[in-house]
Amino acid sequence: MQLGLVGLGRMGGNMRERLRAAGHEVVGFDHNAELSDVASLAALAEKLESPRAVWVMVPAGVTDATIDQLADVLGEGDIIIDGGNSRFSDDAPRAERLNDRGIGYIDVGVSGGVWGRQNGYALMVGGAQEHVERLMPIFEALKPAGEFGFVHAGPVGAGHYAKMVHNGIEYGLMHAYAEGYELLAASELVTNVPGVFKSWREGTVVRSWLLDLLDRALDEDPELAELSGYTEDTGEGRWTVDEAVRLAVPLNVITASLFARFASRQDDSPAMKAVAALRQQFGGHAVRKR
Ligand SMILES: O=C(O)[C@H](O)[C@@H](O)[C@H](O)[C@H](O)COP(=O)(O)O
Repeated sequence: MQLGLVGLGRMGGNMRERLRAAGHEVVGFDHNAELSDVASLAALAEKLESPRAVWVMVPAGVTDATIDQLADVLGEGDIIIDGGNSRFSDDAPRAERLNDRGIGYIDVGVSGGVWGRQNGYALMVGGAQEHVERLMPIFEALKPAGEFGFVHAGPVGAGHYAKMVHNGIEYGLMHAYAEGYELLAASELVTNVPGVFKSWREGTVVRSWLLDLLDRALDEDPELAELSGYTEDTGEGRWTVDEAVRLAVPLNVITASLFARFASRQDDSPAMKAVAALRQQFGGHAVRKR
């Protein structure tokens, strides 16, 4: 089928390739003219037959502006799909705005990163049944080949909600492997830390794709000597914790792994300075000066 695709960066560009390889006709637009198939959103809309479907794959900060511009060149019966990492709470207002113009809306949490082109993208979909059914050929082409990797999770917003929780879990899993790595590296007994991770890839209870990727990273740099521990986040973990607070759900591991990222950005910890100062105040304990 035909699909418009807006945003042809690392994710969108690879998705275009996977869809084309499956026989779909993709018209892509990107502000980078070298990547783009057409010169503007209006040209993209013109190239597609009605009813049109246009997938938006842009960074979270510019999604609303992109969708609003797109809505100006689309019409009654068309569908917009947001496959970016949007906050789930943005979805319902968007769907309402588009619904006023007769345009349908689907939110999709997409997982798989730069490996998705070859392995397929796991898709977590939110939206009305009739809209989701129309897009099924596209979802079929993007998803992994096996039995799993696709869910229609619920109404508008449910796809991004599922992806948010997925990413919260991702934070926690990564952090557990990371803490294990640090302890093994600190130990006086284990002399082959990368070898331990490699051995765990088969047969163990903790084997997983993230473990495979950590093994890959350790193959490249066994002591991670080239890296700083400074770790960014793009919002999903914070939204997961926000939801946990709203619903009073105890998210101990995920919250700790989010906070560990914040700590990774500090040269020194103001909180620990206060602890050291207090120990000195009440107990006369020694402090280290800078
Ligand atoms: O499932 C995935 O493919 C990843 O989760 C992907 O979506 C992205 O790499 C994260 O959004 C990074 O999230 P942070 O920047 O918050 O770590």
